[in-house]
Amino acid sequence: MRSGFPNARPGMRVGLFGGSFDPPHAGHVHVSREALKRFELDRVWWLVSPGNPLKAEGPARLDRRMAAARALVRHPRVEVTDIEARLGTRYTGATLERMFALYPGVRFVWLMGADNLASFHRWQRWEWIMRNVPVGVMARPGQRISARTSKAAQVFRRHKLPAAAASRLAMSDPPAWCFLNVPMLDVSSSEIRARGDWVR
Ligand SMILES: Nc1ncnc2c1ncn2[C@@H]1O[C@H](COP(=O)(O)OP(=O)(O)OP(=O)(O)O)[C@@H](O)[C@H]1O
Ligand SMILES: O=C(O)c1ccc[n+]([C@@H]2O[C@H](COP(=O)([O-])O)[C@@H](O)[C@H]2O)c1
Repeated sequence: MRSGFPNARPGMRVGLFGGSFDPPHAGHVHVSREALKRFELDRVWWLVSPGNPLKAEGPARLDRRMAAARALVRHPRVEVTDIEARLGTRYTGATLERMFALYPGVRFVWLMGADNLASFHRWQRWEWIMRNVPVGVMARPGQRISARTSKAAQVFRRHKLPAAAASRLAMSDPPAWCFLNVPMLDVSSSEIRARGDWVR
C-alpha cells in the first residue's frame, strides 16, 4: 500500500468514519467502539476531512485535527487517517470510488451519526453511496426521530437491516443500512468550540 495509507487485507471488514473532527471528542471514540463491536468490524478508520463540503466555515488546520484525533483515540483497531487530503477528495462518493479501487476485496462500511442520516439526501451522489456501500448509523441525542423520518431512510426503507442483524451489515450487498440504538453521549464539536476549549 502507498505510504500514508493504512493497510487492509482482502476480506477485512473496515468501518470508514468520516468527519471534521474539529475537535475530536469522546462521542467519536464511543461510537467507534460501539461500531467495532456491534457491526463486528476488524478496523475503524477515522477519515479526517479536509473540510465538509456542506459546511460554510472551514475547520481548523488538518494537521492539528489529526494530532488531536491521534492523541484522543488510543485503540488498537482504530486508525486516524488523512486519506482524503492525500487523494484530493472531499465528497464521500469520490472518496469511496477511490477506496474501492485501492482496496479490492476489503468490506467497507460507511459509518455516521444519526444527524448525518437526517441530511444525507443533500450529499452529492447520496443514492449512489447507498447503493455501493453498506451504511451503519449510530444514534445521537436529539436526532433519532429526524434520522428515522429522513428522506434517505424513507427511500431505502426496504433495505434496512434490523439492529439484531447488525453483525451481518459488513457482509451484506448494498443497499443495506442499519440503525444502532447505542447508549448515547451528548457531546459535539460545536459545543466544545462554543465553550472556547478549541479555537480554530
Ligand atoms: N455524540 C455523538 N454521537 C453519535 N455520533 C456522533 C457524535 N458526535 C459526532 N458524531 C458523528 O461523528 C461524525 C463526525 O462528526 P463531526 O466531526 O462533525 O462532529 P460533530 O460533533 O458532529 O461536529 P459539529 O458539532 O461541529 O457538527 C458524524 O457522522 C457525526 O454524526
Ligand atoms: O459527499 C458529500 O456531499 C458530503 C456532504 C456532507 C458531509 N460529508 C461527509 O460526511 C462526514 C461527516 O462530516 P461532518 O462535518 O459532519 O463531520 C465527512 O466525511 C464529510 O466529508 C460528505
